[in-house]
Amino acid sequence: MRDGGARLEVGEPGGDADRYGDGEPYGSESLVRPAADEPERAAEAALRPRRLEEFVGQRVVRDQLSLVLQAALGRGLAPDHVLLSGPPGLGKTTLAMIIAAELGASLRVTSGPAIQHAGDLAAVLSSLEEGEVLFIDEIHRLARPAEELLYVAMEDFRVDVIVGKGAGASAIPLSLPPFTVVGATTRAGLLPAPLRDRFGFTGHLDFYADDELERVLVRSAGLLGVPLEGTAAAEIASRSRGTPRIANRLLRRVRDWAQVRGDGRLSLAAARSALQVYEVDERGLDRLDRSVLDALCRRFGGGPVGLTTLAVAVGEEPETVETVAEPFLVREGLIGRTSRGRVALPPAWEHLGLPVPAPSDTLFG
Ligand SMILES: Nc1ncnc2c1ncn2[C@@H]1O[C@H](COP(=O)(O)OP(=O)(O)OP(=O)(O)O)[C@@H](O)[C@H]1O
Repeated sequence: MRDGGARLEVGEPGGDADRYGDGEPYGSESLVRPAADEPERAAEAALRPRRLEEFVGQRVVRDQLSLVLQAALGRGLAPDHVLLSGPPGLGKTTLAMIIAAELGASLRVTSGPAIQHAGDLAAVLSSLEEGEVLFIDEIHRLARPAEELLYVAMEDFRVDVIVGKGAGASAIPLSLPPFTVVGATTRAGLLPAPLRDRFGFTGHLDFYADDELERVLVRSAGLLGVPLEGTAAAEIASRSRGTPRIANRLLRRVRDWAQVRGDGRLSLAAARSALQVYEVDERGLDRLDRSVLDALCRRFGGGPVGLTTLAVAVGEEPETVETVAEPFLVREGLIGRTSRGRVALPPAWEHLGLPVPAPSDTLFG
């Protein structure tokens, strides 16, 4: 097999500033969103674990994946297709790169929004070499015709190339060498069953515990060559919303603060001062989270309110509110999702320093 280096084909995941094709680039002011610009992506890439043994946490998925990969290597065949699901920043892209590295295969990278037409995907598939890993980020955003082409390619290692137009068009089957698709999605529920069923292994990544994030931070501080004190690592971890991407990002901001306003040491005091500057509170909520809570409580009396209305109220895309802010707010017990919309739960009012309304005034009672 080849060198294991990543080869980029149809754009890096996150390579387009407008990641979701909705005309709304992720704001660079937020510390919790996917990397929006080149320096940020480069900073992230520098901290990525390269091998499974360096990948912190997610013990169950790591063990299962390790079996899948070892078995495939033992048989000398490409492993089953792998689907990785979970909120942003938990390591799906990192795992895709690790899968290729562990297999000694090269990696092709694309994403659902980057594939506008089935023909785009056919071109990528027909250029795959034996054993390559094709990473499709945001696979739930593939257009329907591309999805259908992908089922067949994944199952039968074949693409049908359409020649001609209209009544005279004919499909010429083109067989493909064995390869492995690694799909990543923040919304596994949106994947149509036929596509989901083509994946032989599905790993769901969960939020990380604070002690796991501390390990991520210690590793990253080592790579960055900065002196991170244990108490500061614990403080940053506790504000990182269970997400390594956020932990690494906060670490870099604390490093900036320590360099410019401190004595270079990443102490507890430096961590607290830096995170105050960046408006990340003790619970790890940032400005977007607090706007969502604020809108829910102050403007909509605690809800229920629909996602779209809530998103308009905070000046964001519904998808951003749903995938970036909500999973954490729900997990923290600050908001709830009901069939009639989002509701603020008592801790949300408390967090904003507002009196908790009597149960009869809201729907959460
Ligand atoms: N288990 C882990 N151990 C150490 N670092 C990690 C781990 N998981 C993620 N990271 C770090 O977090 C950052 C974000 O990870 P990654 O890009 O893989 O997330 P993702 O789930 O693909 O996010 P998205 O869905 O937004 O693409 C990377 O820089 C990586 O270094």
